[in-house]
Amino acid sequence: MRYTKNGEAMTPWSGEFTNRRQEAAFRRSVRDTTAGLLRAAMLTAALLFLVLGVADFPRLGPTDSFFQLLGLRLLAAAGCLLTWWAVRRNPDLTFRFAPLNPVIWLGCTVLILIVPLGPDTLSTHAPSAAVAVMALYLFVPNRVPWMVAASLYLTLGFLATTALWVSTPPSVVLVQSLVLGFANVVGFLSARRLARLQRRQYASLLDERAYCRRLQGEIRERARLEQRLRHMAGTDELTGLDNRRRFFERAEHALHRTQRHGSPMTLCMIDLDHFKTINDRYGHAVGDRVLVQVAGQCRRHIRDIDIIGRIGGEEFVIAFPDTDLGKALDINERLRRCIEATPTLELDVHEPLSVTIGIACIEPGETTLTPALHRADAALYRGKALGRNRVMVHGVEDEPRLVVVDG
Ligand SMILES: Nc1nc2c(ncn2[C@@H]2O[C@H](COP(=O)(O)OP(=O)(O)OP(=O)(O)O)[C@@H](O)[C@H]2O)c(=O)[nH]1
Repeated sequence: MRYTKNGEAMTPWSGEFTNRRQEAAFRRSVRDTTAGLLRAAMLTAALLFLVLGVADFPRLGPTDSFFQLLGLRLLAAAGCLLTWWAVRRNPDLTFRFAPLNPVIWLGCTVLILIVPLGPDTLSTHAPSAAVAVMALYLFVPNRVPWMVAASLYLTLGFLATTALWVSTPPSVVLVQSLVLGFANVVGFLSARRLARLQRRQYASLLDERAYCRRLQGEIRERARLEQRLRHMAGTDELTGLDNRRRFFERAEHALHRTQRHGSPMTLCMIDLDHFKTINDRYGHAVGDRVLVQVAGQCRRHIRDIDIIGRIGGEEFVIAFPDTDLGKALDINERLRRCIEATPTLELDVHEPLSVTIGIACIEPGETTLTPALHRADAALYRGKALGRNRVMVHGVEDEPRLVVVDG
């Protein structure tokens, strides 16, 4: 048993795949090329039969033998043309038994019958038969087993009719047998080698395709991992919000965009009140869950274009593009009330959660977030100093419309 590089088994004598499905897949892949070669072979054979039919005339004249031979040759040529036409219409016939095999057997019969009809030309018929044998193997592609049968039929038929109808010396029969036998061996070995080579190439192609698919899968997987890593690198593990680095990246991008459009942008800092006490009294795990709850509440109060990040232990920051101080104050006040009003299951009912928020807008000409963040921070700490649980706007702390004290 022979094997291709990727382990497909091939029949030793014909070079075809032993696996029927594999062989069928191979044939499908070479169907059109093989059909093209077969059509060319059929057209050439038809032309040869016709030309040889005309060539008989100077030798035989208008005799019965000539017309019988001409009739046989026309029949064979018609068979070849019919096959050419059928394969052209339906390339799937390339690998079917009919019409090709019956036509080839008809052609072989015509070549055999030439012997009794024109015994005086035996010396030219023998080499012609040898050429026909080689042509069967070499010009009818991918049908090695059937071509072995057809070539043996032609060889044995030719030798048998020669022995029966023509008085040939044994030495000449021996030479003819050797020539025809040699043509069979050479033709068969060449056809088999070709068949094996094509299947090996096909198996390598499949192998490479599988390798490419694996490679593409790996590339996709790596891209997915890279994206996940990039996401993780910019995400706060506890709350799922942007971390400091990602927040600054996205917020500065938004700042440049709003400045290009001449729109206002506001920043706010949110800090949980007495969070240390919560941690100390209920434990760090409860503190973590409180942080997650507040992060969720913040997220629910902002728009898709707003950017929120956790930039310190219990400190969140939100950037509001296209938003002035008044609008930002409204949003943050709603958020503060919501946090205050939402009971936290794990905390004592007498211990409501609250936040203090500092707000500042980005002043014209500022190209980074840092000055506004400092201002928001200052407002926040002023809020802490004033008793916490309030929203403070930087620069207008004493303005009653904007300053919210104790809800
Ligand atoms: N559970 C938990 N606690 C954290 C985390 N990061 C920081 N902290 C805690 O947050 C607390 C912050 O305490 P402080 O800065 O004193 O602030 P505070 O107690 O909220 O007081 P005020 O801000 O003045 O109201 C500290 O106890 C930190 O250990 C965290 O990821 N999880």
